[in-house]
Amino acid sequence: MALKEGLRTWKRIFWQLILLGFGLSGLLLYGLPIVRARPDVLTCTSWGAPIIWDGTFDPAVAQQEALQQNLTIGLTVFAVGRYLEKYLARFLETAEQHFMVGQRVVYYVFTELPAAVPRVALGPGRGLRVERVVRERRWQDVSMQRMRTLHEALHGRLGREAHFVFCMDVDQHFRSSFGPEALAESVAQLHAWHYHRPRWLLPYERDARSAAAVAPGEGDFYYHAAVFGGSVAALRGLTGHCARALQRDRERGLEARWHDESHLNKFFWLHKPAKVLSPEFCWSPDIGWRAEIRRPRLLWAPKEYALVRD
Ligand SMILES: CC(=O)N[C@H]1[C@@H](OP(=O)(O)OP(=O)(O)OC[C@H]2O[C@@H](n3ccc(=O)[nH]c3=O)[C@H](O)[C@@H]2O)O[C@H](CO)[C@H](O)[C@@H]1O
Ligand SMILES: [Mn+2]
Repeated sequence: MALKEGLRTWKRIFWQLILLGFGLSGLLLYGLPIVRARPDVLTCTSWGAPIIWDGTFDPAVAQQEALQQNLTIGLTVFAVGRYLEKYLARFLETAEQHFMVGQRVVYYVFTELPAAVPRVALGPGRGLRVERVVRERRWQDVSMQRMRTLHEALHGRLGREAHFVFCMDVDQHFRSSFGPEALAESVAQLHAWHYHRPRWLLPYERDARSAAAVAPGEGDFYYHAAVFGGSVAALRGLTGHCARALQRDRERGLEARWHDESHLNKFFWLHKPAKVLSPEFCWSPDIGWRAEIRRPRLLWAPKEYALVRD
């Protein structure tokens, strides 16, 4: 009899513990603010800027926050020469699916052939403007000239109609959501091939004569010029700095190792970005699988230089 009684008590305690376990985990999941963290990666720079990884933000909160500010977000892209037919349609089509969905967006396409810009069906609140540029002879000059052209555009219509702007390469496409979590006063993109390398191995311009020179022991990260962004005011500063530095080098017969990207890296060393995007935001599939890359947002196109570069 006593044995039966004891067994029943134990059974009751057992079920109470199970219920308590469920209750506590329910409370943790729903009752308390969800703590999202990525203990596997660096999520903050030494100057206190967030490094945005999947799982460190709530997309719905970022979306709400941006909607309240009634923003217009610019996205600039250059498609000069064969880069237009090869990449532009996919870049724009996938941007329609993934870039700042739900926000007001204005694309700025810079090309020497406005008539060849593909007609992409745009969602509500999204517009596209085409700006004519002259075609530079060398691909390096096309790439570098972007800084001067962007600087002028930011002092023109683009600067008047947008609050924040992202400037991107065209040889990539969106794979998943690239939303307002990426917005900040100035935004830099960690380079997918270099984010885990020690500082002395980063491919900064080392020639001290160049305006892009980064001395040994200097530099925070190596940033990718395929994605950068920020407020109109901050980007006026960035593009103006880089355009002047590129001009200074040209006058001295110098060309930095990675062209405009070298100057961008020098700029971000001198003026720290307010937000840094993890390599998930602009990933190269050639690198292969990495545990910390959960959800790539932009994917590099395979490099087909022989096809697109003269
Ligand atoms: C891994 C790698 O190699 N990275 C470098 C390489 O990037 P990329 O190989 O990604 O450069 P890229 O060929 O994509 O050129 C940059 C961008 O300029 C535009 N564009 C360029 C040339 C052209 O004829 N037409 C045109 O529209 C286009 O938007 C393109 O995406 O070169 C860049 C420009 O120097 C940077 O230095 C990068 O660090
Ligand atoms: Mn590129």
